[in-house]
Parts: sequence; C-alpha cells; structure tokens
Amino acid sequence: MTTPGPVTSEVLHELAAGVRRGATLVALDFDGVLAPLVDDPAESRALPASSAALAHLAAASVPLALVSGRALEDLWVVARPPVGAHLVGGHGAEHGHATADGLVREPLALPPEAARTLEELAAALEALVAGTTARVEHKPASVVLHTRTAAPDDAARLTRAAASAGHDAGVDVLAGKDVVELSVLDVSKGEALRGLRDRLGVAQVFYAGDDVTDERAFAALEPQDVTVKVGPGPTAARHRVADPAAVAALLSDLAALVAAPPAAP
Ligand SMILES: O=P(O)(O)OC[C@H]1O[C@H](O[C@H]2O[C@H](CO)[C@@H](O)[C@H](O)[C@H]2O)[C@H](O)[C@@H](O)[C@@H]1O
Repeated sequence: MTTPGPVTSEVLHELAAGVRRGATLVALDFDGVLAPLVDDPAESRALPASSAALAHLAAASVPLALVSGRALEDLWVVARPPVGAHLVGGHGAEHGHATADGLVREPLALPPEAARTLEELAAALEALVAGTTARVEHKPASVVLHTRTAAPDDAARLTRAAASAGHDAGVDVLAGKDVVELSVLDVSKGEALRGLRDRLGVAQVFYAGDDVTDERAFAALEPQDVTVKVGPGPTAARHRVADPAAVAALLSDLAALVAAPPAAP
C-alpha cells in the first residue's frame, strides 16, 4: 500500500474538469463518509453540506452513485439521494436508482440454498446476542452483527463467534466498523463500481469510503480513478481526508468548480 496524499487543489481541478466533460462518475459510501457514524443506524443522516453539494452536482447532470453496505431501502430512507442517483446496497447485492416518484429497485432473488443459509445464520446471530446490548440487522442478502453499543468483552467475543459462524457456513465474512457482515452472495463494492463504469460509459470513477469494506472498491479501481479514504487506517486509496466534514467541503468545492469553472488565463 502506498501512502495516500491530500486532495490538493490540482487534484480537485483535474477532477472537476472530468466531471464537467461528463466523463466522471461521482460515487460515495454513506456511513462514515456522507454521514458521521452514530450508535443507531436509523438516526444517520448525510451532512447538510454534502446533501446540498450532491443536489448541485445532480442538477448539473453529473452521474452520481451511493455505494453502501446498507440494505437498499434503508439507504434510500436515510440518504434521500437526488433524483437520478444510482444506488447500490448490500455491498453490491442490491441495485436501484432514485426517481421523482421514489426508489426504483432491480429485483433480487436469492437461490433457495442461499436463502436457507441466510435464515440459519440470522437465527445463529440472534441467539448469540441474546442477553447483550449487541444487535442483529437483517438485510436481503446478508445478516449483520452490530457491536457499537455492546460492552467491550461482549463485542470481542461476539465478533469472533459471528465470524466463525460465517466461515463455517462458507459465506463471505466482512468485518467493518463495529460490525460483522455475513453475506450469502459473492458481491463487492468494487464489482459494483466496475459495473456502473461500464453501464454509464464513464472514463473515470471518483470514490470515497471510510471502512475496511471499502478497500475492495479501492483495490478494484484503475489508475485514472480518484480514490479517497476517509479517516485513519491503512488503505489502497490514493488520497485521504479526515472525516465526513472534510468530505462535505470537498464535494462543495467540486460542485462550485463544476458550476463556475475558473476563467481561462
Ligand atoms: O458501506 P456503508 O454505507 O459505510 O455501510 C456500512 C454499514 O453502515 C452501517 O453501519 C455503520 O454505521 C452505523 C451508523 O453510523 C454504525 O452504528 C455502525 O457501527 C457502522 O458499522 C449499517 O448499519 C450497516 O448495515 C452497513 O453495512
């Protein structure tokens, strides 16, 4: 892994030039990127400055995508993305887009064996968290252990047990920030971004993510893409910003440059 650098003014101006040409997809993770992390996932909201910047980019017909680990419906409710935005949920399991009439989702049908495995894992995790303040989140293609509000000893024990249940069941185990996600589909944010690149015919992808789960996206992107890690931690991203407030500032600067490009010298 290389050391990520800041998003300099030069990087931002080059990015804005690509965005203005319609050659760049602006894609963002939600939790920890557009929205600060909180104890109750239902309470998460994007920072107002980020939402405003996304609305300005959408009004300028910039291709936008939110690429999240959340279930698609949940992402729609908390993110309230602008009309036209593409939505990817469940780390790539679910796809849809925002319209003026609401969320349009592509159908997702689990193979019967995957559906059975999901049910078994959900029951196993529910049994594990009984009597603790950890909790289980159920999604269409995965089940998630949340330990943010658990006592530290419980969190460590439950995290190990959930990962081990996932490995035993032969499913994809993704450990994120105070979560262990057991997915019965073989999907990733990287694959989802590559799919969007092909579908939209864009030459460049901008992607910002904060969690270890976003490393699959950074690793799948190409040298011309602009990857931004939000917060500390090892990363394959080429750039780093500190927190969701810094993301909001970056998106606001980008939207301003797209709306009013600098005058030619
Ligand atoms: O890919 P993301 O959009 O970052 O989604 C990843 C997970 O986000 C949510 O959990 C995280 O945010 C919660 C609210 O701030 C926080 O309580 C939790 O500890 C974080 O891991 C969401 O609940 C999960 O389903 C997503 O997989």
